[in-house]
Amino acid sequence: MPFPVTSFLYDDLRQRQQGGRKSLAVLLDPDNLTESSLLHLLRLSAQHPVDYFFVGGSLVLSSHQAALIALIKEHSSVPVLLFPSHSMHLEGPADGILLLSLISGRNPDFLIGQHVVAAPRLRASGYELLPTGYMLVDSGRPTTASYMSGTTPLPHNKPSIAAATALAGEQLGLKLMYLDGGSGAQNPVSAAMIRAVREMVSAPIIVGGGLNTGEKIYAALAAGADVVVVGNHIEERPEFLAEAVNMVRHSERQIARILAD
Ligand SMILES: CC(C)=CCC/C(C)=C/CC/C(C)=C/CC/C(C)=C/COP(=O)(O)OP(=O)(O)O
Ligand SMILES: O=P(O)(O)OC[C@@H](O)CO
Ligand SMILES: [Mg+2]
Repeated sequence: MPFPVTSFLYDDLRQRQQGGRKSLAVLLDPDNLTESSLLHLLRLSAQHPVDYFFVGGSLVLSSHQAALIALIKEHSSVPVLLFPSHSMHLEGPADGILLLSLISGRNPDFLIGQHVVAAPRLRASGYELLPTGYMLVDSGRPTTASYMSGTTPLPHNKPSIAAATALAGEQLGLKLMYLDGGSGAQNPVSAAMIRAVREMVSAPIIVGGGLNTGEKIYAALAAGADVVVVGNHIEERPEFLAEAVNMVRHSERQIARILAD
């Protein structure tokens, strides 16, 4: 028997979006974390509450993903979403999974192939499934995600192509859109592209890749992102977590003020 299907995480995201709330997701890569670095981040996030933990990486060679998620669950009530790059990475007591379909690419394995392999295990997992249109955007240099998926990212300066891609994804039933410059992106996704996607679809928009300053986080949120994702920069400088949380809360207030004027 499959577990009952719930939509708690998705409904909450929608409510946050409708209420003008913005969210910060911290991306945790199991290959770059130890138990003690994770505990340090969890202590920081108890002082500066983040909204989501995403867990994923391009290889996940280490075998402790499940143990790390269990550790998060022991110390925090922040929802944990798997952000898998492969159907082999479905491990641990997460709350949900970004079920990515790589709609910026034309590689059938990442559009539907991995999903076929994963489907029976996903049904038995109890994870809330969040079907997500995943769009890789050119960020100035090759990224792990475009290389590993064997796909060409969307051109950085073509917002209309990104918007049409997102619209097609929404028409196919995808519930979230994720614009990703890729891990450690040189240039984050442009405000113009985020705006174009925002105008085209009603789905919550996640933006990540190269968000390594408060200004870049603000720009993404002001352009229409609902969730910003920070990975590398918090891995390198865990204290950036506090600045990122403060910036998300500040942006939320600023954007609400601008919209009210
Ligand atoms: C259906 C299932 C369960 C899996 C398929 C998932 C799909 C379609 C993934 C899309 C393509 C892809 C390779 C996405 C990468 C997502 C990810 C975990 C990125 C984070 O890794 P990075 O941080 O970019 O790379 P490094 O770990 O090398 O830094
Ligand atoms: O590691 P960074 O550059 O913050 O990117 C996060 C995420 O969007 C990558 O898939
Ligand atoms: Mg990584």
